[in-house]
Amino acid sequence: MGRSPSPGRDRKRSYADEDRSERGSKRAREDDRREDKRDRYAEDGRRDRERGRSDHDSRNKDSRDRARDLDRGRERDERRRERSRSRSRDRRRRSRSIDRSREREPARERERDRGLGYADRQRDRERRRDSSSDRPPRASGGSRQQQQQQEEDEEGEQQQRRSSGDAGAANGKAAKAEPLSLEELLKKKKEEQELAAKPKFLSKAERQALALQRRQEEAAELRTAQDEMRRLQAAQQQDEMRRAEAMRREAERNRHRDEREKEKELELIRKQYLGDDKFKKKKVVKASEKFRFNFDWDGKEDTSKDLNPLYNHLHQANLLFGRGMLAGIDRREQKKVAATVEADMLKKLRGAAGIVETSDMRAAAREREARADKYDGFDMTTDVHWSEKPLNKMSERDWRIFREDFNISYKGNANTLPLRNWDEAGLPEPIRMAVDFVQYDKPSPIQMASIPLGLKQLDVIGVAETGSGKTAAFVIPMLCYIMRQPVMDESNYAVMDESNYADGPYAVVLAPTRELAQQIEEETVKLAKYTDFKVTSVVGGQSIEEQGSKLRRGCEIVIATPGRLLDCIERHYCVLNQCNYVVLDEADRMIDLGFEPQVQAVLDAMPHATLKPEDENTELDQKRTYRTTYMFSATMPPAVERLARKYLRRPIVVNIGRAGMAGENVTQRVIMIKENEKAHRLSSELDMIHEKKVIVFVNTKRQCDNVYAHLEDAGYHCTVLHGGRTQDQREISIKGFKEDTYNVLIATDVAGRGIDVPDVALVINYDMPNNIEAYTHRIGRTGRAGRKGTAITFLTGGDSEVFYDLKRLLEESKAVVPPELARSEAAKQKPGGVSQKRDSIQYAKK
Ligand SMILES: Nc1ncnc2c1ncn2[C@@H]1O[C@H](COP(=O)(O)OP(=O)(O)OP(=O)(O)O)[C@@H](O)[C@H]1O
Repeated sequence: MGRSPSPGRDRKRSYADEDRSERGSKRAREDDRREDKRDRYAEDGRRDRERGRSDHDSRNKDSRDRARDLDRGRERDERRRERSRSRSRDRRRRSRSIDRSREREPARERERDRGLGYADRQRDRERRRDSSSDRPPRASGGSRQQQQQQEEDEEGEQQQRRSSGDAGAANGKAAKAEPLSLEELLKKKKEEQELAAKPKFLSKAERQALALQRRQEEAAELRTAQDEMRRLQAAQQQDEMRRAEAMRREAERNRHRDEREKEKELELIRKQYLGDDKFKKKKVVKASEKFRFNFDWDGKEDTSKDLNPLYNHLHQANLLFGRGMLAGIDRREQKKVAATVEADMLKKLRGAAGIVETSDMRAAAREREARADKYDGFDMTTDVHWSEKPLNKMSERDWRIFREDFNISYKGNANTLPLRNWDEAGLPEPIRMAVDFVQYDKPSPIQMASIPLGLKQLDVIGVAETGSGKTAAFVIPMLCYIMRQPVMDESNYAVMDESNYADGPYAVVLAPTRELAQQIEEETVKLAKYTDFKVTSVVGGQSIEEQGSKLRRGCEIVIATPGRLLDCIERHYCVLNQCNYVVLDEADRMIDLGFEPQVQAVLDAMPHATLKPEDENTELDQKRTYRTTYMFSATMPPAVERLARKYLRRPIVVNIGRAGMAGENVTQRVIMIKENEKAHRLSSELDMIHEKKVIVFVNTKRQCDNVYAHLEDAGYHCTVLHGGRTQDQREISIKGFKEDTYNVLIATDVAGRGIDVPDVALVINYDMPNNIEAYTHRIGRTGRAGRKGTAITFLTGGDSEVFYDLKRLLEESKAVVPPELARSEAAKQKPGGVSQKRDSIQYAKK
């Protein structure tokens, strides 16, 4: 089907001409050329189609459609580019007109900045034109715009027709769509590439955006490069460290290998010269060596000259040999032989001469022999026993033997020698006289050990068995200390007026019970017999006002129970401003009874300036007065000892024998019994002892009264002592017992400690106390001051908590352990021991 130039195209041409004339630019020509080209293509396509390529068309219908779409897109792009090129040309042209450009340039710049350039506006215009082509033409014509609109409409109709023709061909009814040949496609592609290669115009904002984007990309690249660099450096560093570590390990291994090789080499040399010790017997440590007893003194202590001259000059030639005799000659043997020979000879001569041996002659011969013995023995006995040596000849070894003889041991820095006898004690005359008066011929071991320490103002913890004279051990140095103080009169003691209190006593003794305090008072009074010291006891159960007035009248020594003394201090009956000597008798009991706060308060009331320096190495100035604290007991559990150290400065612990041991003079008997058999057994034991003094200990006040009632009924002379009785009743009881008004004292532990009644023959523990310390103290009421005594204990199955300790104590004292006790499980394991704890473990149910 032929196709003539359409009126639309003519109209278009005229529009292009008008446009050209209107703009006066090349753009119009370019547009025309482009239009012509497009028309030519369309014309060619139509001709080809007319040449009957219908088969091929139907086959390539899809590709043609796509190619057409591509064409249209490309045409649109080309048109856009052309428009932008013409716009730039226009701008250049406009720039030549200065006036116009001056007026328009800022606005245009603004538009360009907003991204609304001419091209955009043109694009908008075209869009509007496209949309208006759908609308019907306006009725009123004549204007150029209307004409242009009409032309466009016609062109649109033509195109519509073309496309409907294509669609008809597809349906096999209308003309077929014209496809693009391969050459055309290639040509178009080439044109596109050329177009793309041409430089593009960019607005300022776009350039800025691009520059910004490029800058950001560069910065990101730089960062990535830096990160990469850092990562590489770190990896490199790690590599280097690993390499260094490997080298170090290698060097170490080499060194070890060298050492091992050297060692092996040495070993080989050793074996070569000394033989192989591969089969050397392993040294077996004998049990006796393993558990060897360690003496608590050091071998270096023995600095004495050895008695045996053999060991005095080890490096010199020694002529002693053959039974240790000088040059091997036994003088005694020689003398014996010589004496026998001489006696035989004399006998023969006398017999021959007819002389009869008289008694004088026999006595003279014996004396001669003794003298000879002494002379001969002199060589062998180069030393004498310490007891025969004067003090200045005592060697360290003698002192050691002396300490061993009396079972004295010290803990702490005790560079003080013990006391051998009263004469060497250097006691002031009045006290020495008092010691003679009380007939203490020799000091007891605890006195030997602790009196010299007290005289040197050292703090002492003294532990010695019951009845061993501990009271005198602290009273004697106390009296010596007071003798060094100024004489006490109103100026330094008594109250001058209500507001002026003097400085109080020089020494204070604290005891746990009233009876004990009073007993210490008695002992002190005896030993202070030849001094004018005043002794006051301050105990509960008596009028505090009376005691207060006694205190105000003045006394050098106060013996008190802690609670009552604290009361007196708080009521200002007493001050302790010059008290520098303090004794805590039965210290463990006081702590047990909970008197610790009171004891602490009393100590706090004493001057602190006189406390010894804590540093052990600081020498004490013997001219100064220091506070001396003594603590005494027969038992000192470790916990109490630790606590006791709080009150004492640099104390020296003196132990006589083993702490907590029963007195050696007490025979212990333990009887396993049932509760209901006790009363009967008590009567029979008392019957056997006749009228001798007996103390029966029970655990409770009620039991005390029960036993008392039972014995009273049975006709015994008995009395009671327990905390439930008044002070007067207690004093009457103890006095009556001491003075033989009663021979049986039934008591609780109030009388368990310290009470000294010299001739108690028997102690009966009607109830076993619930701790072993109380047992030791109770049985210590007999067998005192060197006398013998017996302690009988009624033991029941209910006392199992002390079975273990009791069994051990009986074994250590070499007393008989009843078979029931020995066999008992409770006696094999200390309460709270490992196996018992294991039994008490509670296992979870699941
Ligand atoms: N050196 C001595 N020579 C002889 N008898 C002494 C000597 N020292 C003390 N005594 C006497 O020994 C008895 C017991 O003394 P003391 O009461 O001081 O003993 P204790 O060790 O304090 O006993 P406890 O531990 O029971 O309190 C007293 O009658 C006392 O007079």
